[in-house]
Amino acid sequence: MNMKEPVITIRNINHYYGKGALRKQILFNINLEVYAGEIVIMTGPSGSGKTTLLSLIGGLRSVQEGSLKLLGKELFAASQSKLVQSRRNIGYIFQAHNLLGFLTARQNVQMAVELNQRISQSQAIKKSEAMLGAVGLTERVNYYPDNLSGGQKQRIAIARALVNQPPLVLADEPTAALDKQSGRDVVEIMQRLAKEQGTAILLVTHDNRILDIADRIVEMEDGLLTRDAKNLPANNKVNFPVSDHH
Ligand SMILES: Nc1ncnc2c1ncn2[C@@H]1O[C@H](COP(=O)(O)OP(=O)(O)OP(=O)(O)O)[C@@H](O)[C@H]1O
Repeated sequence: MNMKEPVITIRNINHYYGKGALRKQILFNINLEVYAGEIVIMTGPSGSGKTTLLSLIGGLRSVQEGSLKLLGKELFAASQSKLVQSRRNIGYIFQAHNLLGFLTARQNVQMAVELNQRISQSQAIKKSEAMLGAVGLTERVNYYPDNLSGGQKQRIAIARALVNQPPLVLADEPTAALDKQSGRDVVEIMQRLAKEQGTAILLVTHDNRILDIADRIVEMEDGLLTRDAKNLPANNKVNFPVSDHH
């Protein structure tokens, strides 16, 4: 990949749900670029189309109109196997951590390593434990998710998403289920690891307490991207309007 080439390049994306008379346009002429190492936060009211856009970028849904390139590879009209391939470049973090309850913290992370890489089991274990260490869970590697707090579970999810050093992480409301302090810890860990690994992060959130970790903030409204702006440091920031209706 050309270093200057964005991780995500979106041109004139439209998207529709439903068929015939029920067909409804959800996304309107979306254009967006996200570069390596950049943290982009997407905000906007409920139903404005954020999750739909995230699922297109994640290769979880087919692109209907327009161009969407991930690492220079076109996803429009891509085959299912191309989409699956493309997903290997992405770490996913969801609102609910989606950990497997019958696996320990280490096994949850290890599974992601073994699905993605041909390495020996002992190396996979080492790698998983190192990653759990990086999110502050060295003492908890052998715990089951049920015995951990919400913030700790979300930190395992971060370790799992980042353990293969993907060029892109997609996060959908990662702090929604967390209290203020755990939410803060979780995004700061994401921010630190992203900067260390050069990972781009696209994070959808309603949580206006975490906006400051973004390099850029984009806003979605009624299926349109209505704002795409550099996030200024706190001391010369104009008040950014954030919808809190969810
Ligand atoms: N599978 C689907 N079939 C039909 N309509 C859908 C489908 N998924 C979402 N929609 C509709 O598309 C619109 C956009 O939904 P989307 O989930 O992308 O919004 P969102 O901004 O992520 O909302 P939220 O913040 O509540 O998660 C909504 O009006 C929703 O009802």
